[in-house]
Amino acid sequence: MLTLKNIRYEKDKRVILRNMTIEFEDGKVYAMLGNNGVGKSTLAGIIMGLENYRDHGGELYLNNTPLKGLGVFERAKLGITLALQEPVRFEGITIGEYLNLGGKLRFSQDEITDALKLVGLSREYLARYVDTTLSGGERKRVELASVVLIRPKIVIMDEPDSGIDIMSNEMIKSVVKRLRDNGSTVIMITHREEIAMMADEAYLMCGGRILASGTPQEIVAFYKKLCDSCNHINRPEGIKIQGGETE
Ligand SMILES: Nc1ncnc2c1ncn2[C@@H]1O[C@H](COP(=O)(O)OP(=O)(O)OP(=O)(O)O)[C@@H](O)[C@H]1O
Repeated sequence: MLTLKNIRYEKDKRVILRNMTIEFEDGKVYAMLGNNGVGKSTLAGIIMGLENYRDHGGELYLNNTPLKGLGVFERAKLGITLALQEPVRFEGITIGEYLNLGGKLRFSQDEITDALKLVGLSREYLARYVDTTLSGGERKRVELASVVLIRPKIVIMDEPDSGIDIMSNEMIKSVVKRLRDNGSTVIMITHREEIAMMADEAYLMCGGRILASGTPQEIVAFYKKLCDSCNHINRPEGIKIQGGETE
């Protein structure tokens, strides 16, 4: 279980996350919904322990292990992975090398080609370079293949569909299904209804808070009704806030 207790994050005296408390249970798929700028990627950065996000209030634990103070590599060793909205480019490294983490991991050819197939890439891609010659969508697919191979305990997917054509929702579904079957806890950050619907549970974020939680159906309906027309981004008005108004 990944537990977040009263997570608070400020940047330049601006409060970005306010006392967020969540328990992510093992093996479940979660969707985090919310408009631009409500703090979703910040939350991802805090869970992963990215350098700019280490100075925060509150505590987080993976089972009983406190994560506060641990860096990205230490958290990665504990099984936490972040699939970025914009995947990284590596000059001079092939997809085959990237997926084997430069030889540190030893997946079989079959495992690698199976992961590539799952994300819709043929084995010819193994020799391609992870650089600007790959399209944005291809890079994203490579990143998804890498997450599938790693079998993380916790994977945060920041906009898993970003840069990927909407015709490929089925591919993303297959990736999420594979992660779920392998026992990963999946936290998907998304604006897209079809993606949110793949989750077991959903949270709606607004103004650095959890506004509501429930089934994806409930939360998507709530989001469409209240957030589409909301002009109080980060300042929800007339809405009862989970945990109260106090900062
Ligand atoms: N380093 C920073 N310095 C100043 N402001 C920041 C910093 N990082 C994030 N913010 C602000 O914090 C707020 C939350 O940002 P965050 O990227 O977490 O939002 P988000 O919900 O992921 O948005 P989106 O859906 O647009 O990706 C935004 O208003 C952003 O401008």
